[in-house]
Amino acid sequence: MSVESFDHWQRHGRPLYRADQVRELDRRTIAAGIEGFALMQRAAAAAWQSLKARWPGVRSFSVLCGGGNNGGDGHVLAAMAAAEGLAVQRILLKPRDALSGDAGRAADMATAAGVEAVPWHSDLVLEGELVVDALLGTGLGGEVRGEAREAIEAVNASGLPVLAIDIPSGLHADTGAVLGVAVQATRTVTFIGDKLGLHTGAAPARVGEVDFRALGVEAEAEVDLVPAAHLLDAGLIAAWLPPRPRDAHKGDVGHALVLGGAPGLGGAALLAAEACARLGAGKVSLATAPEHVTASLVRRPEVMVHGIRGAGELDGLADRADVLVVGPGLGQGSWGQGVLQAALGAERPLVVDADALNLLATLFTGQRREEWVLTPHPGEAARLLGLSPGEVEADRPAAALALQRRYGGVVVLKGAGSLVAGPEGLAVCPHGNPGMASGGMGDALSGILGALLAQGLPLEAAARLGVLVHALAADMAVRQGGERGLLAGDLASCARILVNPTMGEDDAAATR
Ligand SMILES: NC(=O)C1=CN([C@@H]2O[C@H](COP(=O)(O)OP(=O)(O)OC[C@H]3O[C@@H](n4cnc5c(N)ncnc54)[C@H](OP(=O)(O)O)[C@@H]3O)[C@@H](O)[C@H]2O)[C@@H](O)CC1
Ligand SMILES: [K+]
Repeated sequence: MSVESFDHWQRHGRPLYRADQVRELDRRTIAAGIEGFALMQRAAAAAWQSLKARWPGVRSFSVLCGGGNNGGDGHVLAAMAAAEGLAVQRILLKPRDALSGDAGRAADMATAAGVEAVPWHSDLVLEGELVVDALLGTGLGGEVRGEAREAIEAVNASGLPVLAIDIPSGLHADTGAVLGVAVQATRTVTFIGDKLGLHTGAAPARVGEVDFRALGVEAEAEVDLVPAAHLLDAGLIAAWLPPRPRDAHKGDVGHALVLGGAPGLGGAALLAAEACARLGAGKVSLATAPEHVTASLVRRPEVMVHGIRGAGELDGLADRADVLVVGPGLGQGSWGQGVLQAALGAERPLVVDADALNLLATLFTGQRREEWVLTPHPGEAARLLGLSPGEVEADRPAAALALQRRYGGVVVLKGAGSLVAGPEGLAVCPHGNPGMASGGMGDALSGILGALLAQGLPLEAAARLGVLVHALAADMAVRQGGERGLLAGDLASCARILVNPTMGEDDAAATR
């Protein structure tokens, strides 16, 4: 990897493509002189290596082959495994004479290697220690039909580990949505271009480990396609957060003001303020309802807490801050409405979350600005777009991009495979875990984003980095104590370790 591409990787992460773009890469590669069947053999060889790396010592497996080139990969893999003495049960969704082109040639190769073929039928028992899913790849069109559906259900019912070829069958390669039914994979080996649909929506729960194999195509096809997205990479942290100069002053690293905690809703704003302080903002202020002041000061004396009965008591606070975080515990009543109005009037970058988003969808409609980060979960995103949450989840990348087009700035669409949409395009977070399905996680994220903006990161970099650090912090906290019972308040100390990447492991352990 050249220095230039290493730098690109660190800043942007691995490129992700849609199915049509991967087909274009295939086409260019073939046009450049690598035959389609040679590419299929590379894919199968990579899959076979992946299988052996994940399941060393395996002696037998079944492979389900669909009627297209995804099935073709399966036939060639079966031939390779048989040549090394494995017992392979090769199951055909379509008879040999219905196969054409490379898929037909691949099926003949497996037959010539002595791998028997059995036609799919619903009483078939899948044999061997694991299943290879070569039913449907990037050629899937629409809801899964007919026997493919039955076969996918049989794979999932088998209880065997599954290696999915290119993409778990039934998963949409662009959106990560399940088209009726999808294979539950243990590992997915994916070729030529990593796919956006392997990393968001239902995908994180379906794909298992993703093993990306470029098959040497990147260089050969001279990739100049604009990727559909980039996968957020932990290298971003060191790239954007170098060690501070020895003479740093708190005035250099920003002042964030958290606006939230309407009467009766104190915790969320405090969680945001705490995360903001832990992520390195020089100063953190919290403007909250007076009833929350004492508790906030007891918990976090470093935060400057201001009790306000309404926006009229903000008293120039917003003007003294570099960035405002508005929404955690805001409520949608008169307190929250007044505070949001004041925030929208401030000429400061904003992080907008929770009830502030609901108010944007109802009372404060038509707002658009470039200097804000909106952080909706799918329900809030649906309200902001006038869609149902199901419609948002059916195509999360499209929803994130639509929100960014409509509202400007940068949009973080939360949920498994969080997406960041901004002027630079889409980024996807491959980290995080189900322990994050608990109250307050979004508040911690908004505080993290506020801290990064306060420290002077550009809006989109702050959003990408904040989402990454939030998810990695949750993963670190889970390694310490498990998923169930993970609290939003557990994230801040882990996130602190992550944003000090020069800290040695020993130092990090000592702080736990
Ligand atoms: N040279 C290359 O390009 C390389 C490609 N490579 C590999 O090829 C894969 C792409 O292959 P592809 O384009 O042939 O499509 P593929 O995923 O096999 O699907 C087509 C089959 O699915 C079926 N089917 C479709 N929709 C359906 C539905 N809703 N419900 C049910 N069935 C449905 C469709 O049936 P039909 O509609 O024809 O009846 C047909 O049988 C790619 O993912 C990678 O693995 C690698 O080898 C590297 C080189
Ligand atoms: K597949």
